[in-house]
Amino acid sequence: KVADARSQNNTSSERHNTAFSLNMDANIVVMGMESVGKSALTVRLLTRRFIGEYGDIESIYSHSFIVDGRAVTLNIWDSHYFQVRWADGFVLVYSICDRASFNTVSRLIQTIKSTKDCLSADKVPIVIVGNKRDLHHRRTVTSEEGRLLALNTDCQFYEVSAAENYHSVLMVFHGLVDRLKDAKLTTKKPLRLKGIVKSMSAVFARRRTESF
Ligand SMILES: Nc1nc2c(ncn2[C@@H]2O[C@H](COP(=O)(O)OP(=O)(O)OP(=O)(O)O)[C@@H](O)[C@H]2O)c(=O)[nH]1
Repeated sequence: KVADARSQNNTSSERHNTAFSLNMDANIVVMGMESVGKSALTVRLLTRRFIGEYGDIESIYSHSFIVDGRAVTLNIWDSHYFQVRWADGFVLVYSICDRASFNTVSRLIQTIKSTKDCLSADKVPIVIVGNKRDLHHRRTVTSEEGRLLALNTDCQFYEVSAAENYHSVLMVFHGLVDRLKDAKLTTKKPLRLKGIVKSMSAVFARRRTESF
């Protein structure tokens, strides 16, 4: 899934990026098994909307906001693929209705920690997200299991519903920013991915076209 909120308003976004460059600029990867809601979470953060179906395009978004008075720019890659070296922080998503997706998150944590510099492995900013909380009647992974995994791996944990709630999704990314603060990310890294970046509006345009 490819999209980039920056290209919706390049001029203002570039101005923002420059203004924010002395604050925090971090690369974030949203990873997890198929259909757990990675795009739903990302689009919810960016647009406050849940659009239901998200297609199958690789996605990179750039999003700026203020956390505790600090300007933060997150380059967010919603990805099927393993983007460990590019990333400063990780949002690992599973569905509370899908145990295999929970096991995948557990394995991803081990792989990320072993791939990142071993000196800082314990401090890699990782947030675990149990999504689809609204489907609690179909739950197969308990909240306690999520919390325990986070405790054992020194990660943060949230249960959310991208379908129902913007605020809890916002908390996920704020939680990650808290973790990133320790990493002192003040230097802006170039994305070098312009070739695959498209406008966020393309996601909605495609949906409109499909509905005719
Ligand atoms: N009920 C419910 N459905 C959700 C939620 N989040 C996502 N979905 C649905 O789950 C399906 C998959 O969502 P996506 O956001 O495309 O999942 P993804 O992880 O990006 O999927 P891939 O791109 O295939 O890896 C869609 O039908 C969404 O509408 C949620 O919080 N609750």
